[in-house]
Amino acid sequence: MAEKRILVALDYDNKAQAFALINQLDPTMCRLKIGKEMFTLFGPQFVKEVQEKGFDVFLDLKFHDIPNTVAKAVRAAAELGVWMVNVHASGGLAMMKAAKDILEPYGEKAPMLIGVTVLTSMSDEELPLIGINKTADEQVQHLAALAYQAGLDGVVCSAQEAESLKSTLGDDFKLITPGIRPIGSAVGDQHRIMTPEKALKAGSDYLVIGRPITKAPDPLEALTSIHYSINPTE
Ligand SMILES: O=c1ccn([C@@H]2O[C@H](COP(=O)(O)O)[C@@H](O)[C@H]2O)c(=O)[nH]1
Repeated sequence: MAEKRILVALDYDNKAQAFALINQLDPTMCRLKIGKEMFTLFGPQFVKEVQEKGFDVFLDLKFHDIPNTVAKAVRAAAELGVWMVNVHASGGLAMMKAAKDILEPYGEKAPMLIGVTVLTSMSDEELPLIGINKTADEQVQHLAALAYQAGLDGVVCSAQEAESLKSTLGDDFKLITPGIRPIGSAVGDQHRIMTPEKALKAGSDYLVIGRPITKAPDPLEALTSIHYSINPTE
């Protein structure tokens, strides 16, 4: 079985709906992402329940605070046994280093620590409104280099920046890309998008996919079809 590249974003407001999907999924085909909505509603207990079903969990809480606070939140995520956790790279070098350092005692069992660069919902036009006079691509390159310097395992970016990031930061630095839209799916609030096949070719390591799966008439069919489109030989 090939590496599990698909991270399904569980953005539901109730557990029953989430488990209706989870119970149909095979943990050898995908990993699951728990974000702010479900974590705020159902807390660490929900993370444990998902892990008990055999799934690796990406805890997508995008911590952004002073170094001491973020580091302790990252440690709490490690105690939960999640596979991946993230912090905002714009929180700065000291914050990211503190998050990295606190994971040292966990050794091989530490979650992957990922920096969020520029949200995939943001376009070049929106950045000046928050005081950033760069293109999204330039800002992603800047924040990814900072995350790399802090010793993080990779970044969240859009697949549109993947090719250049792989060439500057190398293959081992993981690229986690939301904003994945199979042909024909609704774009919604995302701006920097790409299809699953093109994203992998561009250098994405993991594809975060929510609504194209969870809002599909048949979510399992939607996931399976994306899976085989990127793993044609299975
Ligand atoms: O830059 C980012 C960072 C995180 N996300 C999250 O990914 C999923 C995407 O869901 P879709 O329904 O496929 O748009 C969602 O949970 C976001 O919170 C992101 O989109 N962009």
